[in-house]
Amino acid sequence: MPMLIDVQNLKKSYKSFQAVNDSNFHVKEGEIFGFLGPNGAGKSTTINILSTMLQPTGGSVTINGYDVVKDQNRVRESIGIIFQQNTLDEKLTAKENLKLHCKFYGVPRSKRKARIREVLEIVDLTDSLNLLVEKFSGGMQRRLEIARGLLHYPKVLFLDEPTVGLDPQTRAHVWEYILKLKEKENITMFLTTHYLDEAEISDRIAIMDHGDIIAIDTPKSLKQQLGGDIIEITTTDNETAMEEIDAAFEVIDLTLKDGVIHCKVENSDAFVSEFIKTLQTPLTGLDIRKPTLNDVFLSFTGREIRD
Ligand SMILES: Nc1ncnc2c1ncn2[C@@H]1O[C@H](COP(=O)(O)OP(=O)(O)OP(=O)(O)O)[C@@H](O)[C@H]1O
Repeated sequence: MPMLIDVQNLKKSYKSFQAVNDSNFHVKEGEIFGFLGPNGAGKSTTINILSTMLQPTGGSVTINGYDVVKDQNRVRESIGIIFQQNTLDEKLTAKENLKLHCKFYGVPRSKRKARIREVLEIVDLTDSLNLLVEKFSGGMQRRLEIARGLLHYPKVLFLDEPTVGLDPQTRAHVWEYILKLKEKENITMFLTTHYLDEAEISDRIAIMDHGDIIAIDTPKSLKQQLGGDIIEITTTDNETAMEEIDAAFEVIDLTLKDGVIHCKVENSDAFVSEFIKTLQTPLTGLDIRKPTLNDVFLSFTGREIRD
């Protein structure tokens, strides 16, 4: 499978501050690559370099085989970017917005009409061609942005928080279209999001912190690496219950958060049957779950993604 993004020993410093240390990763054709990290980790810096908006101070990056420093125009032709904030002109219709983008990207005049029809079909907005964007719902605007990002047939689509600010139903809808794109058009996607449930969609995830890539793998393997099961326990006296657990059981991790004891154990079946028999403090609730991406993120960075 060809490599669409190849990042080698990437470095970026702002004066004496090293924002990206020595990053290495690659993204294969057709992959959805999730790029996560706490605030200030160096994500925007990396994305800005990958999309030719910022010059690196060291290392090399190629997109679709083109160097982001030496071949900027070729790189720009190869990528589409869906920004967090709305960048559509609300006073124009969908068609006018798309036409403007065609001009901007040098889509030949003779091909514009067909391309516009094609991308609007992908995001189910064919009927809204002549509607003013200010009349669009939030979800429709996002979909139009995605359509616009596809007009010049990019090989890689950068999605920077594509569903931020949307209600859950609209978020789900936007994701349907993004997945459709992956299936039908085989577009490679580079995704940043603060919604870890959305990051699950990624084929692979990289976690960046303090300018370093600290983990990179499939969501499943990242969760498996954490190992164990998480038992969430509530009792009438959590402090005492924690002391009891600590004294009587081999646990991997034991924390109290928001009135719930989080107990990580190797094997929940063995633990729970023994735990229920042994605990003196009255139990009010017990829930067993597998590690989530939230747990992965917390374990690697020591922080919640929204801190
Ligand atoms: N132009 C700049 N000059 C100096 N420092 C900068 C500049 N841009 C970013 N930084 C610093 O580099 C580090 C990485 O910033 P960056 O914006 O890449 O992080 P991020 O992971 O995108 O964070 P967020 O999720 O908050 O957007 C931060 O400590 C930031 O303060």
